[in-house]
Amino acid sequence: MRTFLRFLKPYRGLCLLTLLVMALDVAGALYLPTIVADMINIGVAGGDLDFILRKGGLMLGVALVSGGGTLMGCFLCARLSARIGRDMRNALYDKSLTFSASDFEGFGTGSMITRTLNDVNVVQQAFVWSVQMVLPVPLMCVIGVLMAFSIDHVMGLLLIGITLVVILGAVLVTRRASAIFARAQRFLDRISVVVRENITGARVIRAFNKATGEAGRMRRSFTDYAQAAIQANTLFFVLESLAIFFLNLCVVAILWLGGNRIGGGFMEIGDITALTEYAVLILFYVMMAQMVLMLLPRAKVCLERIDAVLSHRPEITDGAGSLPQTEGEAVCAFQHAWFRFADADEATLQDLDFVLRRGQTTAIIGSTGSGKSTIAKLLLRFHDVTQGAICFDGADLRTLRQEDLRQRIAYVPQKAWLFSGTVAENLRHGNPQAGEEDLRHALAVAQAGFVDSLPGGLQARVEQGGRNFSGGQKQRLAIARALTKRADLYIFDDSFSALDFQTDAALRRALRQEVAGSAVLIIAQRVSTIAHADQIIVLEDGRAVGIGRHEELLETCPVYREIAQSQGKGGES
Ligand SMILES: Nc1ncnc2c1ncn2[C@@H]1O[C@H](COP(=O)(O)OP(=O)(O)OP(=O)(O)O)[C@@H](O)[C@H]1O
Repeated sequence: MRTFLRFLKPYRGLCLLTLLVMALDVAGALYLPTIVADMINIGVAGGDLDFILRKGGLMLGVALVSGGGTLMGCFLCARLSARIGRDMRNALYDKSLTFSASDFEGFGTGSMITRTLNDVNVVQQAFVWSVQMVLPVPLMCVIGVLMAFSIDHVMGLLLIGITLVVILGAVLVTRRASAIFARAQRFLDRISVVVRENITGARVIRAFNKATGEAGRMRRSFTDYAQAAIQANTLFFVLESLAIFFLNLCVVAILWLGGNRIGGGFMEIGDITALTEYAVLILFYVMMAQMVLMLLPRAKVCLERIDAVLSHRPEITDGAGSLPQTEGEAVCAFQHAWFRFADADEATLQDLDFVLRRGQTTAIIGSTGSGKSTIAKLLLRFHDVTQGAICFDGADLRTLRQEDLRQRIAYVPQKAWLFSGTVAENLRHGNPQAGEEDLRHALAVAQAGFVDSLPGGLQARVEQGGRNFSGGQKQRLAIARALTKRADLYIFDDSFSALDFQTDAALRRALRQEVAGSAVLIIAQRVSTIAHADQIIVLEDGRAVGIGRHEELLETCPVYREIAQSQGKGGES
């Protein structure tokens, strides 16, 4: 609840106005039966047409004010809820930007999407309904019962009895509903994961003839959710029938007891109309509130899930240190760095100790799963080392602001990811200030001349994820994007793998001049890509089993020799 109040706080004024307008609505609804009672008791009984017309005019006025209150209340409430929803989504998104990869894994990407879209929606809906249907209930009950007492104390007691029974029923049903909705929410999360997996991996599923098995898995998760939804709807249906039955029972009780009280001379005939109206109004509001209260546990679960994200302490937190620009030779240094994933038993990287120097190219080679990409992630501070340190310009990464650090690094990820938009927009992710000439230059260095032949050139459309480009084209665009940025360290994580040998060689030649004043880290699988590097680090099971130049390593490092030989480089393959 504290989370919700935090989002409500900026709109205190709007909240107050909404409550006042809602109170107007309730007051009008309760005043109308009193006017009707007067019309019957005085106007009809005394044959006073003038009185009836005057009261009729008053009724019209009250109905208009009350109706206006209802309309205004709905409008203000919708406005308030839309703003709160927007703020919550922004907060969730901002928070997600501070998450490391393992923070994300902790929540799950599917669940993060459900939390940002569906959960916020549920909270918004619950808020609107609560303000419109739950908040007026205490006012309606108290004023309604007081009005009934002012007519006749026995009828007042009857109304109290009815109200208490209905409230008790509401509490019991809400408890039961809470468990069902919590379960439904878990199933919805599961659906989101399964659907996501199946849609993104549709081609793989078909290629492996797994469609039937996957369809079964999808069907099971849909069925689980449907069953929980049916259970919840059954509860609604039973409750609604019982509510209407009980409402009619109450009207009968009022007419029967009211008839006796009129017979006894304690009340007048018009009063029974007012009492019936009070009872119907109270019951209607309590029952509507009950329906809403049944949805509240679901909203509570959603709010807790939103809160879990917002209050999650990211694995990586900003240090306070600034990162002044130096032209020192050692851009980055691994100092006996170790790293273990939170859910792994063994360290993925062990005792790495090397320096990335300005003007030099360092390459990392090793078998798949040896920890190459993890090194890049540590440099970008997507994770923190578990032992030892990594320094940038002499400062421990953990003492720096992440934004400052990443400002100084240009990174080409292993999986070239492009955003929907134009080619130019994608390239400017590297440097928003880059002019058209800069972009063309970056494309030329990245050997991405194909952009010129695209319709629109730099303004050519890029679909989500860059799906309208081939793997090699995406890689070249991702490289060009990194090159639009002036950085002290360029990281290419397996970025040349989808390029043919000729393009690979041409790109490396062009790159050498382009990034001459920076440190370059190339992660690669092909020896030909890295053979000319100033320093090659051979990685095996997270350990550096060899550091040196190509020729040295061929002599001294059996693992490197084996890799080279298997690729037909530097030995008899
Ligand atoms: N989020 C994670 N949680 C636990 N273990 C992980 C995680 N990410 C990677 N690993 C493990 O860490 C090891 C190193 O992974 P990494 O991606 O760095 O390897 P790599 O050498 O880049 O492989 P490739 O050449 O196939 O890209 C692997 O054994 C992998 O299973």
